[in-house]
Amino acid sequence: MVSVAILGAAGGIGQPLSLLMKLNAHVTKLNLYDIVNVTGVAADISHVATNSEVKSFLGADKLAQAVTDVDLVIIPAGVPRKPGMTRDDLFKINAGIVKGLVEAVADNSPRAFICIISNPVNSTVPIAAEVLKGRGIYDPKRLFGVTTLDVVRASRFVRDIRPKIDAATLRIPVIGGHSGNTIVPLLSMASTPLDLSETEIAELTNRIQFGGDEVVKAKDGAGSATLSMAYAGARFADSLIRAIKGEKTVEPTFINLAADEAGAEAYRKLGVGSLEFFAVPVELGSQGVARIMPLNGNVTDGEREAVAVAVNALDANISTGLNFVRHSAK
Ligand SMILES: NC(=O)c1ccc[n+]([C@@H]2O[C@H](COP(=O)([O-])OP(=O)(O)OC[C@H]3O[C@@H](n4cnc5c(N)ncnc54)[C@H](O)[C@@H]3O)[C@@H](O)[C@H]2O)c1
Ligand SMILES: O=C(O)C[C@H](O)C(=O)O
Repeated sequence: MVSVAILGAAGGIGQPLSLLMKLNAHVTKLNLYDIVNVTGVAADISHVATNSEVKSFLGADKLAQAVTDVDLVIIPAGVPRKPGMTRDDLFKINAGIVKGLVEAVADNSPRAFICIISNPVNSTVPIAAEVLKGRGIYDPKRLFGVTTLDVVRASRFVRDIRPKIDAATLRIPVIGGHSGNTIVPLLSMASTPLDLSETEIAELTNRIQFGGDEVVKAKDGAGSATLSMAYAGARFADSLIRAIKGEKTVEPTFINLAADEAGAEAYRKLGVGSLEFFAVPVELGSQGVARIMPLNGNVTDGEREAVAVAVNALDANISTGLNFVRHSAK
């Protein structure tokens, strides 16, 4: 029995993500919330022949109900990029949206696991943390920035140059954050040794870091990744749900490293230093973060340099998020 709320369910990500969560056999209740169009989306999805109950919640006055008695909240609400924009350009609008939604979750389902998709993830996750801290209910083990799309892209892009690789099972840890050079794929630690040349590593790393731009450019003003993101979001949610149910699953995700300081140590030594939030491979368990997975081997000099670049940018992104809540609280 797992109750899930999706906030922003009528959007480009929200609709296919809602459908995929309707197909998840562990989900018993699916609350779909948006400020527009969600009534039709929920009616449509509710006809899919699985056992979960779908309910729609339209408009701000239904938000509290939508997030009452839920185990897991997934947040893809907010504006997407257009060509020429960075994810940080979305902060102005999405920061307030995420803050308001997490406040409602905190007040109505304080123990819910929260998965943030809304960009810029590097700042919206710190916003969520600060809101939860303000309510005195922050548990770093239960808040996740969804960076699974970077992991999905890494596997798929490797297959583009190594056609014998199975993209569905190849796992490449992607650490850091979720924008440009804060995304650090550890190609040297792929689940299958890849034997890549220096040029291939440089090209793949760049493609994984800027994969989002490929979609923004191709959509030409109509938004950013939605379908691959729904797939990635559903994959992360499924891993978390299976973990809640007692299985051990592993996913890289952007978390507060305080969730497992002992496990974070290896990453701190790698150059992450005292940074509060960072994407790391996490073993998920019934209480959320069970442990941060160790580095599986020695990182290369190039990967270490990429971490240093990511840490600088992340430091600023994290402060922007934390300060947004601290200043708006005054
Ligand atoms: N984490 C990732 O890897 C990743 C990947 C792709 C997109 N994104 C981000 O996800 C977000 C959504 O993208 P999209 O393509 O689905 O956008 P979209 O515009 O298609 O959908 C967003 C939805 O959010 C809703 N919304 C806006 N304000 C709301 C509020 N206060 N409460 C509830 N719902 C609200 C809108 O009505 C809309 O239905 C963007 O910020 C985008 O950058 C993140
Ligand atoms: O690129 C974007 O703005 C959306 C998302 O973060 C992505 O990586 O596709």
